[in-house]
Amino acid sequence: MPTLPSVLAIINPLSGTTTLAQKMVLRDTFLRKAEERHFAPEVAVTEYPGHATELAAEATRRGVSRVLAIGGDGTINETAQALRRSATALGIVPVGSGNGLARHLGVPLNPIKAVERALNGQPVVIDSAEINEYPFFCTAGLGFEAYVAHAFALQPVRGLPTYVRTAFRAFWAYRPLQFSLDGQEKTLFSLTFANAGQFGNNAWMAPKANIADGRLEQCEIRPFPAQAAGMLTWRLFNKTLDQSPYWHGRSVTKATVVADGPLLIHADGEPLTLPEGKAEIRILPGSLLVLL
Ligand SMILES: Nc1ncnc2c1ncn2[C@@H]1O[C@H](COP(=O)(O)OP(=O)(O)OP(=O)(O)O)[C@@H](O)[C@H]1O
Repeated sequence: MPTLPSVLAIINPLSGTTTLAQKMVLRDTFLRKAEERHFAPEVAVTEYPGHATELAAEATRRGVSRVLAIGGDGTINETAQALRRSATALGIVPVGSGNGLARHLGVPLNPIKAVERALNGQPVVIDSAEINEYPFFCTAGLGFEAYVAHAFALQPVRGLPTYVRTAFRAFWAYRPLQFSLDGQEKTLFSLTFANAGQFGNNAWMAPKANIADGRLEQCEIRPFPAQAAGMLTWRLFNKTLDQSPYWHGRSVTKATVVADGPLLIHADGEPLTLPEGKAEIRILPGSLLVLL
C-alpha cells in the first residue's frame, strides 16, 4: 500500500488574541480534514521562540510535503525560513494580530477556511528576502515602524487596539532617523523594504508590491508636518500611500543602510537591533512554495 503524504501543523499557543482552547479546536479540525483528504497529519505546538524553525527544518529533512503555520506573522516567518529552497510548501493559517502575508496573498482570514486552503491548495512560488541574517517574507524596515515594533514588543497585551495605542504614543516621541542609503545621506521618517505590500491589518506601505517579481519595493516616508499625519494614515489604509508627496518608492534587488550607531529594525514585525549600525537587504527570488 502506498504511504500517505504527510502534513505537519505547527501551532504557536501564544499568537494573536485567540485562546489556547480555540487553537485546540482548530487542531482537531485540521486533523479531521487532513485525514478526510488522505494525508497523514501531525501536530506540533511551539514551546519557545525559534521552535517553529526547528520543527519545520526537521519536517523538510523527513520529506513532509506540506507544513502549516498556525500563528501570526512571527510564527509564519519562523516556519517559512526553514522551508526556503525546499520542496516542502507552506500553508498559512493566520491567527495573529496583523496577518500581513495572509492578507497580501488572499489567504482566508477565517482559520478553518485557511486550513482547507492549505490542504487543498496548490504550491505557488514566491520571493523571500533577508535583512542581514534575518529572513523576511512580508516587510522589513527601519525608522518609525521599527520604533513602534520595539515599543509594541514591550506591551503586556497584543492585538490591534494595543498596536494603535502604541503607534499613536510613539508618533509624538519619535524623531526622523539619519543614515546613509546606498551611499546617499538621508533623513527619513521611515524606510521599508516590502516583499508583500502591507505590514498587516491592511496597512499598505507598498500598494503595488508584487511578491513574485524578484524585487523589493524600497519605500521612503520623508519627514512631514504633524498635520499631514491623518492624511498619511488614511492613505496607508486606503491603499493610496504611493500618491502622497511624502512617499517615494522604487524597486530594488538589494540595498545597504549605514547609521552612526546601533540600528533598530524589524523583520516581519519582530523587533531587532543591529549593533554595528549596518543593514544589508537582499531579495531571494522564487525561494518559497506557498499553498494557495
Ligand atoms: N511557546 C512559546 N513561548 C513563547 N514565545 C513563543 C512560543 N512559541 C512561539 N513564540 C514566539 O511568539 C512570537 C509571536 O508570535 P506571532 O507573531 O505568531 O504572534 P503575534 O505577534 O500575536 O502575531 P502578529 O505577528 O500577527 O502580530 C514569535 O516571535 C515566536 O518566536
